[in-house]
Amino acid sequence: MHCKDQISHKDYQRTADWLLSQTQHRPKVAIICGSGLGMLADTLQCQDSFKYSDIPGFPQSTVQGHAGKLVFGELEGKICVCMQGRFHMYEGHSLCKVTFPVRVFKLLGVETLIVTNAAGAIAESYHCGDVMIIRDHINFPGLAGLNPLIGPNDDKFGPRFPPMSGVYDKDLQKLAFDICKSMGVSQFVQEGVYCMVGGPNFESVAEAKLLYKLGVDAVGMSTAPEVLVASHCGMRVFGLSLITNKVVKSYEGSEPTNHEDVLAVSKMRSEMLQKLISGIIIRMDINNNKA
Ligand SMILES: O=P(O)(O)O[C@H]1O[C@H](CO)[C@@H](O)[C@H]1O
Ligand code: HPA
Repeated sequence: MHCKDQISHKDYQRTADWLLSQTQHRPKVAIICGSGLGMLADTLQCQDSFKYSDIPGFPQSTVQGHAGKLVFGELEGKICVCMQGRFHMYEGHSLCKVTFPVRVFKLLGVETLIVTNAAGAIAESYHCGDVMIIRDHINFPGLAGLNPLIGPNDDKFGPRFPPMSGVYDKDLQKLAFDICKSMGVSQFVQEGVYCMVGGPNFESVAEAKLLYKLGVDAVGMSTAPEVLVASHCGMRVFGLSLITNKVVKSYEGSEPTNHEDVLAVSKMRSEMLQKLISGIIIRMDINNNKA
């Protein structure tokens, strides 16, 4: 299926030019914050912040826990831009709208994308409050033909047939592990496969059992489209899932999942995630990375 919103290179450029005219910051790193994780932006110094509703061409956030602000700022000399709130397919946005900011970031000069999300645990060994470093993903909507790259390819961004093996940067994964170790939080850290489903409903028991059999470790309703588009245009990608709930895999006696619990766990772990992500951004140079 072709993306229902036609977005041209000029549209992305127009938004990028507007932002460049409104802030002196020239970010190399972009962070997309998951449900309840928007406080990551608070770490940035010398902030310039814009409501999505004031940015030409930007979609609007409608989900509780997604503030709808784009924050530019500095972290020990590293210039960043942070999305406090992302866009989801289940809100009714087309996938090119969901991923619109990523291409705008590319035109701003961003080289590294960090994505965070709230996700449900499929893996038996995961607990609420664990942090999963994303090693790979399964893009369920993509496998069924819902993909932001469908339609005429814009060669200025990337190739028609982009590879998706090795999309999550290994050096940044290792750096994240090292930082967790030095923070003394290794016991909460997992590494695994994130699966995107369409939402907005949480999984049925049979769906949860299916995901388990497929080797999924954590499930959510976001992230894969942004990662696809970032990788297509040559960005380095790092992703973290905060495990906010155990997905119900049994018909006997489990509490159903709800968004309020998701937000409560996000709040509980927000400080740790803030420290981890700022540590990654600050130490990128030490590891001879690009940003
Ligand atoms: O993926 P993020 O935006 O973190 O949010 C997750 O939390 C919401 C469900 O509680 C869904 O939007 C799901 O995708
Ligand atoms: O259990 C879940 N399923 C899908 N998306 C989610 N986002 C947070 N938790 C979940």
